Amino acid sequence: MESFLASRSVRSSFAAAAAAAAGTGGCFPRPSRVATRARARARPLRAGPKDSIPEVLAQDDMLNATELVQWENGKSVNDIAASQGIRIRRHCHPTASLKEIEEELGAPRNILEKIIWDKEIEVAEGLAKKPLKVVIEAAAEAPPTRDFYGTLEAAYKRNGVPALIAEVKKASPSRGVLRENFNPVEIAKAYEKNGAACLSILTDEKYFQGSFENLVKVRTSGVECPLLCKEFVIDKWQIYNARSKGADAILLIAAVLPDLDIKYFLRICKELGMTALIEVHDEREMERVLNINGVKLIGINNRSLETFVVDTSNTKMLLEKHGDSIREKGILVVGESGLFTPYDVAYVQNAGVSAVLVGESLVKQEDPGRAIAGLFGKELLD
Ligand SMILES: O=P(O)(O)OC[C@@H](O)[C@@H](O)c1c[nH]c2ccccc12
Repeated sequence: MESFLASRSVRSSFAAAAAAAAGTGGCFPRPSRVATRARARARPLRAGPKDSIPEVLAQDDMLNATELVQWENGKSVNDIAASQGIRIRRHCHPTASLKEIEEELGAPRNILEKIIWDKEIEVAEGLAKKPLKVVIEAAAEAPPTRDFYGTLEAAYKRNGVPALIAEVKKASPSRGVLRENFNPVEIAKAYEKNGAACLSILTDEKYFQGSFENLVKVRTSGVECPLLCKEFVIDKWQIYNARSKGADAILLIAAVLPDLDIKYFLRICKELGMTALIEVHDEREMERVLNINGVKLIGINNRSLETFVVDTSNTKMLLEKHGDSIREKGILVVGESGLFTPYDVAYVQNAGVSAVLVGESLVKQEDPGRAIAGLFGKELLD
C-alpha cells in the first residue's frame, strides 16, 4: 500500500510532498494550494458577510495551521503533536478503510484515538458534501451569537455558586445509554427553566448518540441560553458548520490539538463571535494552554478521555498549581464531568472554578430540571 501516514519519515522535497499529497489528499498539502497559503499568512483572516469571505479560506478546503507547518518544515502532523506531548495520532487518510489504517498504525491506542480516526473520515465526507465555502457562507448568515462567556461570568457573580452548563447527553462510550426516552428540546427547556446559564449539546453521533439536528432543534425551540457545540474538532470546517447550525461556543480538546491549531481555531472563533472552551486534563496540557494568548475559558475535565477514569481531585490539583496565573490572565475555569452532589460542586468551587459542566447526573434523573436543585443543594433561580 502507498505509504500515506503522518508518522512516516520526513519528505524533504516539494516533489515528494506533492507526490504524497496527490496519492492521498491527506496530511500533505496539495501543491496548488501552496501559493494560496503564502497569501493567507500575509493577510488577516476575516469571516464576515458573504462578499468578504476570504478567498483563501474558501478555496483551501483541507488545511489547518499544523498541516501548513508540517509542509514548511518537513515534520509530520504526528511528529509535531508528539513533540507537544500529544498521544493521539492522526491517520490522515480519510478514504482508507479502517483495516488499511490499522495495517499501518496498529489498532487505536485508546477510545479517544478511535473517535478521532473516525472523525477524520466523517469530516472529509462532510467537506465533500458541503465545501468550506458553503459552510462559511452559512455561518455568515446565521443569527448573531449569544455571549457564552459573559453569561457564565454574570451567573457566577449573581448566584455565588458555579454557573451551570447543563449537558444534553443521551449516551457516552463510558456509561452507555443514559436516558432511553430522550427528547433534547424538553430537556433543554427544563434546564433553562431551572437556572442553567448555558447548555452543552453533544453532536457526535457514533459514540454519544448526539446530532446537529438536536443542536438546531434546541436553537429554534425558543430556548435562549447560549449553546456549546460539544464536538471533537479537528478541522476549521467543523467550527463554521457548528456556527451555521446556531452554536455560540465550541469545545477544543488540548489532548487532540497541537498548539498552532488551537491558536488558529481560537482566531476563527473570535471572528465568528464564538467562545472557545479549551479542555485540558493534565499538567502538560494546562501549561500549553496557558501559554496561548487569547484563551478566556478553560475546562478541566475530571474524566480522562483516554482511560475514562474520573477523579475530581484533578481540578483541585491543577488549580493549586496554576490558579494564580489563571486569575492574573482573567481566565474563567469550568469544572467538567463526574459531578453528582452539592458536595462535589462545593469541592470544585473551593478549588477555584466559576462554572461546572454536568451531564450524567442531571440527564439520568426522571426530571432533569428538578435535578438541578438537587445537584446544587438549592434552587438556582430566585
Ligand atoms: O456526564 P458528565 O460526567 O457530567 O460529563 C459531562 C461532560 O463533562 C462530558 O460529557 C465531557 C467533557 N468533555 C468531553 C469531551 C467530549 C465528550 C464529552 C465530554
